[in-house]
Amino acid sequence: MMPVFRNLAKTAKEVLLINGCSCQIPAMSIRLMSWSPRQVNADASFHSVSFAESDHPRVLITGGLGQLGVGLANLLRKRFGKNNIILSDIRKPPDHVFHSGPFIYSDILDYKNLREIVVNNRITWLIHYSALLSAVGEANVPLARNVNITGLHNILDIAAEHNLRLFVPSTIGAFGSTSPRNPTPDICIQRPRTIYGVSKVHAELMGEYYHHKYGMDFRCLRYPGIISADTLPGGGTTDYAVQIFHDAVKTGKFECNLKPDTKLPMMYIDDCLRATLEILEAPAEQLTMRTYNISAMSFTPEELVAAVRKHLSDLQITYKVDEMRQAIADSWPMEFDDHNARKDWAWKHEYDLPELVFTMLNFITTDSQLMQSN
Ligand SMILES: NC(=O)c1ccc[n+]([C@@H]2O[C@H](COP(=O)([O-])OP(=O)(O)OC[C@H]3O[C@@H](n4cnc5c(N)ncnc54)[C@H](O)[C@@H]3O)[C@@H](O)[C@H]2O)c1
Ligand SMILES: C[C@@H](O)[C@H](N)C(=O)O
Repeated sequence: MMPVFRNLAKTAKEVLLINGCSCQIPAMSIRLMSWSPRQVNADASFHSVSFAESDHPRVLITGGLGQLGVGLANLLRKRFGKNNIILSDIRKPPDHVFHSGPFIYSDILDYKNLREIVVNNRITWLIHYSALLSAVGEANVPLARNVNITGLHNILDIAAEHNLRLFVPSTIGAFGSTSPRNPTPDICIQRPRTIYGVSKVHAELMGEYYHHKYGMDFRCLRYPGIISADTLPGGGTTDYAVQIFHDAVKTGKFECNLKPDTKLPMMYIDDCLRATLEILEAPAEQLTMRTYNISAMSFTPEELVAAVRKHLSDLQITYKVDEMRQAIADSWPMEFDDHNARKDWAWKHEYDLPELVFTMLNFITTDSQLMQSN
């Protein structure tokens, strides 16, 4: 019998005994009980990894058409097989994504739809990428609250109900101006003033709560600003550090929306996705925490410009500060302390600033040359 139901059976039996009834609880009646984690019993205990050790996980990625999801699906498909990784979103996938492996419509605000997907596809791991990022979140707080908080509740309930291993990314944006910023440790005061940050602190705490109370296998990494060449960011404060490469190659000019000395933690996408796979595969006994900072580099716009100019010396920069993004950036970590990730599960970044700049320019230049020759 599954652990949840075993506990419910135990509790039901205890209730009946308290009421003076010593009759046996038939297993069938318990299995048929309509159970929802929304009414979870305090004794309930969840255990992850319902697949045999030799089997591959069956993975659902929500919000998979954003900056990070397609790359993660590609990485996981190489590791676990194409058909074991299902990408989902509420948007229409481009042809190359649709033809690269399973894709399904999934709105995280629709609990029944989520449950149907998890059941029909025998999902064992859930990677929850759907979110509104920091800048778009501030522009539409009700939607951000709905997607980032109500949506997360659906995800937690689905993961609990079906014993899933659950990965939810957090962010440097989960800290605020009262957090230590240089460096920011894993455990410190977290009082963000964006709906994005508030929803991510909520996700960290709810996931950890479900882990400690029910044994849910919740895993979480706080990502820095992620930089990728083939996918565009979805409306965050760190977006400038992606856009600069495209503009530098295509026009030789870039208008930056943050002040030249705004220092933020950043990471190349390959490191971010590898870290995600590594934490997902880490043996549970190695994890002394359930939410880890991960770090690779920190830089300011002027430092990034200097690194790009080593390859494109004519790059012209102007600054037109976006007050909202600047205020957010000024409250975020400058350096991220990730020593716990390095100690517990041997996290190690591969890309520093020169390597990042070389890789991004190489990718975008080759890409635009290919486009021109076609
Ligand atoms: N990209 C970064 O720099 C960064 C940094 C830190 C953390 N993260 C986190 O990583 C995750 C993925 O980030 P990303 O950059 O790919 O985000 P993104 O904004 O590019 O993509 C988010 C996706 O969520 C989808 N979505 C929105 N509402 C939905 C709904 N109701 N149901 C299902 N899907 C919905 C969108 O269609 C979009 O494709 C997010 O949780 C984000 O907070 C990203
Ligand atoms: C940092 C991260 O969470 C995202 N790129 C943002 O700026 O909102």
